[in-house]
Amino acid sequence: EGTKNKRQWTIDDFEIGKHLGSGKFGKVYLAREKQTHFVVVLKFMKKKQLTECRLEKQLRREIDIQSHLKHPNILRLYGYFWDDLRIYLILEYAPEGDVFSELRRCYRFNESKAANYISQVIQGFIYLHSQGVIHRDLKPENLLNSCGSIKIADFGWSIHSNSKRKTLCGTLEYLPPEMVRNEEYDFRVDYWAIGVLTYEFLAGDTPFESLSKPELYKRIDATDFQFPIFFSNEAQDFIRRLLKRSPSERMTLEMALRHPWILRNICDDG
Ligand SMILES: O=C(O)Cn1ncc2ncnc(NCCc3cnc(NC(=O)Nc4cccc(Cl)c4)s3)c21
Repeated sequence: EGTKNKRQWTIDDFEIGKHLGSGKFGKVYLAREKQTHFVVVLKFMKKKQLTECRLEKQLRREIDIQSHLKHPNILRLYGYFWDDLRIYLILEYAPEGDVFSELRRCYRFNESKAANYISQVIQGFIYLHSQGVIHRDLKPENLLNSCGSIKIADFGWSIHSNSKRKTLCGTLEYLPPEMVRNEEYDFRVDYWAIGVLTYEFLAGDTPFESLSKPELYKRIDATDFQFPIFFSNEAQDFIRRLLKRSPSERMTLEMALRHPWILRNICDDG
């Protein structure tokens, strides 16, 4: 069908509300579109900074991919616009904010909350993979909570790039062995990342936490991790089947959705 006549938005179309977050690449504000009173999040990014760090390509890729994705567990990118100083992203608002802050506030999630969140993340990834999208840099900083619905957002290099996470290695903790070894990788890096995410939700720390990058890489490559004693056997089995060194041995997302740990914890009132 013909391209929809997407109108050119300008900053004057919006009333700017409270400041939600900020970091290296930009500031995030609550905003309301003046005509419809539709509430959105506007991310302001300085063009100069993006060009200096040669991020235009990555931002364009994100916009091209994200603006076509429509799924309850993927944060909507409604559009974007620019003026001579800045580029603006028009994003879906997730009132409960990012899951990283939520996890740090309550230190770790109980098994039913973790399974509920992981089941939603898996549904989002099944959709992403069906759209040919991989490697979304999954970590709690890139998950937002909207009234209990988990939204995967590809933050690119923005406000969450280890601006909150205290560990030395920041975002490297989610890398799978094939990426640590700089080998070819495919969508099954996301299976590994879901294993790491599940462990972090239940333990409060990542499974390969290390004091140095070389040690982290060694532990990842050797899949050297232990479970805290309070992990249920089902949770351990679920994580073990995802944290397999060889991508082809990792259980698929469809199998993960049917794993006893998920089924046992999903109360059927959704
Ligand atoms: O907790 C918070 O973050 C604040 N907060 N609270 C509620 C809430 N609801 C929605 N969104 C929020 N924040 C914006 C989330 C983003 C989504 N997508 C992005 N993409 C991006 O930044 N791309 C990008 C930037 C710079 C360079 C490059 Cl290459 C790519 S940022 C919200």
